Amino acid sequence: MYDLLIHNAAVITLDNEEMIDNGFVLVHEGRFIQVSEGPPPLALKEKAVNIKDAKGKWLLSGFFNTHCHTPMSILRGAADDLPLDQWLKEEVWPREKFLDKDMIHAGTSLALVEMIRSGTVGFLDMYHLHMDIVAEAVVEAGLKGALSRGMIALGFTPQELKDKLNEAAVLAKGWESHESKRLKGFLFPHAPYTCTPDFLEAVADRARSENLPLSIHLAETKKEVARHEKEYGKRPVEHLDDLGFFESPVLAAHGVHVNSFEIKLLTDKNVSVSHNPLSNLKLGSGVAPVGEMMKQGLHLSIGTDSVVSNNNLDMFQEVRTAALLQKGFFHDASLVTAREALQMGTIHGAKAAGFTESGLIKEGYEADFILVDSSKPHLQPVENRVSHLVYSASGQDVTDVFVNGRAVMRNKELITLDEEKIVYEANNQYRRLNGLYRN
Ligand SMILES: CSC[C@H]1O[C@@H](n2cnc3c(O)ncnc32)[C@H](O)[C@@H]1O
Ligand SMILES: [Zn+2]
Repeated sequence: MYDLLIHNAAVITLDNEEMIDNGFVLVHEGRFIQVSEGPPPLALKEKAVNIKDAKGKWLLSGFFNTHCHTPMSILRGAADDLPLDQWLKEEVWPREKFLDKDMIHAGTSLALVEMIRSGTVGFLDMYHLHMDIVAEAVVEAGLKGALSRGMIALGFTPQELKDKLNEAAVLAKGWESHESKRLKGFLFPHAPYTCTPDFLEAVADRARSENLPLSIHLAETKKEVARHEKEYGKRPVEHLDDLGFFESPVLAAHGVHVNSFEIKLLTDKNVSVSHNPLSNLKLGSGVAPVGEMMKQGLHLSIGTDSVVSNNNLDMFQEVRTAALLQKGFFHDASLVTAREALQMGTIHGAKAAGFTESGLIKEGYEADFILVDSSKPHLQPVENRVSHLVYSASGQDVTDVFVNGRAVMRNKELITLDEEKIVYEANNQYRRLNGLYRN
């Protein structure tokens, strides 16, 4: 017997030019075991425990969001129209001081509902508070999470920093071996401007000895790079390289202010970059040189950052912005094609977040995929599917989401989470937080 058969779907494979106009996928024990054209043979149908007719639907890989902070969804709309340093120091950090377990749970759950509804199957998440609660929520939601307890080093004693790093490493290793097999662990020092060189070196050493990947906010604003040059006499990329940071697999978030030399260095060191275009636009940080990164062969994926700088987690919008922004900013419409943008949001994202057996609709790969309703007027004429997915579709067009072959949303109905309760609780906890913050 087989777990699941989905037939009558237009399958968008993305790893090559192939497109299956009418095809089926057969899933067993969490993986695709067949991806084929045409109606499935009767013998196969008889052996499938669950059968879904996907007539009028597009089947493609779900999104992997490679940079976010899910608990911050509790703060949506709390800090708009400010540059990064003011945003952090005057609005975000003062509120984060009051976040407790219930608020973290409420914010994370809200984020997970939003992610599922808009077709995200996995993500890389970092926060400095209660990441154990985030992990539990991810497991309950049925999604995939590459998780990290974020670390800021300023204002802590050497012993406190040792303990922080130890805690972060123990958590990360625990997630790596979690029974769900849907969690990964990262070490994530917040940024070169909030972590001392000694601490960054200690984190890099620990990553190497524990075989853990790293992530970090890198070269997000011009001001940050200038301040770094003044303080250390070098730019942040070179600084991290000198500290041995790139000796482990690294996913750098943002990479807005990097020059050609730095792009080459990052490429040579196999660093991948999470491009977060909407957050960069909203905070006025700038536009990452994605066209040049692609030309040099740097591995790129796409992230939303938190909803406080976005203000949503819809990867359709993020992928579209990634494709449009380069064209407009660099006056070159050939930069970042629709296919390349969609690949960054799916296949490349899965790899960057460490889910190396996901991201493709292919036999042997983990069955992490979505169905999109292709009958909507804004998706007609129906033929140019990749173009429509990038330039016309939105998260609201997603009808079904599967992770390891298990439905987490079916015909727009959430299976794993209680949306009504989560929305109620998010508002409730936001009011509590506001009460504490204002007093
Ligand atoms: C110490 S982990 C979490 C820490 O990061 C802050 N944060 C969220 N988004 C960004 C960003 O784009 N750049 C820098 N820092 C960011 C978040 O508020 C937490 O304090
Ligand atoms: Zn961030």
